[in-house]
Amino acid sequence: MQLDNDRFLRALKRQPVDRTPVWMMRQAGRYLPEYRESRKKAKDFMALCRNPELCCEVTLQPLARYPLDAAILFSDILTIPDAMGLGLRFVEGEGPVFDRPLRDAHAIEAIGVPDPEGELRYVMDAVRTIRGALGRKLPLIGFAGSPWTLATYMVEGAGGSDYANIKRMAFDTPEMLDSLLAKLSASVSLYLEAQIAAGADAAMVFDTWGGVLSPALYERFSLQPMQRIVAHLKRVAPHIPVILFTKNGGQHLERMAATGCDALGVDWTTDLSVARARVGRQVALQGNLDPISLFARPERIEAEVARVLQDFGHGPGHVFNLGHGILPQTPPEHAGAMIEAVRQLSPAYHK
Ligand SMILES: Cc1c2[nH]c(c1CCC(=O)O)Cc1[nH]c(c(CCC(=O)O)c1C)Cc1[nH]c(c(CCC(=O)O)c1C)Cc1[nH]c(c(C)c1CCC(=O)O)C2
Repeated sequence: MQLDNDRFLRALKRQPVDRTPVWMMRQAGRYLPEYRESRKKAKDFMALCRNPELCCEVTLQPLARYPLDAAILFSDILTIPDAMGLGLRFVEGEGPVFDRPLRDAHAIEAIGVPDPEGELRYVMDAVRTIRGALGRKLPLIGFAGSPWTLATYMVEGAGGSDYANIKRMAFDTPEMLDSLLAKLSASVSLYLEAQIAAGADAAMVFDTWGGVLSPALYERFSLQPMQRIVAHLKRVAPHIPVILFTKNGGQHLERMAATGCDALGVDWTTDLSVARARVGRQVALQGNLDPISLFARPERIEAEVARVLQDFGHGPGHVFNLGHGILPQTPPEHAGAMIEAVRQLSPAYHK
């Protein structure tokens, strides 16, 4: 589909653009009062995710406020483990909790690959509803968690841990973890393929916890499963750009780029100039303002935007973003100041 604003898709393919495209991870969320209002209409967070009309309403909220260059599906990475029957709950102040975490071979064997148009149809219905509402205006990003990140939640059962259960599985019974990750790779591959069929224009894999692994364990348990997803998507939807984001994954950028993905998400602990020197001939880069910088006063935010743009430097292949999700305490006007600064300052880098 030809889009009115295709800056984001062009930048992901490292094609020339008039200015740097910008969107924010978690752009639809708790920092927006209108989100908090919509959230009250649903019983809880998962009920919101299961309601395609409310998902669409919430997806469009940041686009009504700011001149963003992409929409992202409103959903969560934990829809897949939920569909696998682990009993997901979001506990106030504690984050996600699973009633039935996976701790043994028996539990892992019992896990199936969910049908994206079956148990997860509500997500595809949300994509179709949002696509219909967006029309040809803007690209829509589909997403999933990386197999390693999903496995972390599924084995630990709750956040705030030191990953002792899943890391012990990696050391003690690595074949067991391989078999769980194989099921998750297959599930994520089919899930993203279905989001693309339903109308997503790009796919992003969130590997939030890959950065807690040693390089050898990262290779086997985080990167290889993501590699299988990229290979699947490149086979079934070769024109759809794929973004891989390992939080704290700066040291793995070369190996991530070698998966054949189109772009890498970079957090603020790696400079974009350094990342570009290492992988810039193969992939685009997305990032990398520290979300906490949005707590500073607008003049400081503008200076930080200028620094990030200058650090990436001239030429195509940059998608401006935060280095991680926007925080709930962020003043919405400060997010606006960041987006405006990208619009004002970036054309100088595309002459
Ligand atoms: C680790 C992770 C999760 N979910 C996600 C990740 C990976 C992202 C990353 O690395 O930043 C991904 C995610 N979660 C959400 C989106 C929506 C799309 C977007 O606007 O970017 C995306 C892309 C909505 C959400 N997902 C969640 C919210 C807040 C829920 C609410 O309204 O209470 C939103 C807007 C809930 C969620 N879901 C998850 C957590 C840890 C939480 C917070 C729990 C809490 O603080 O109580 C799991």
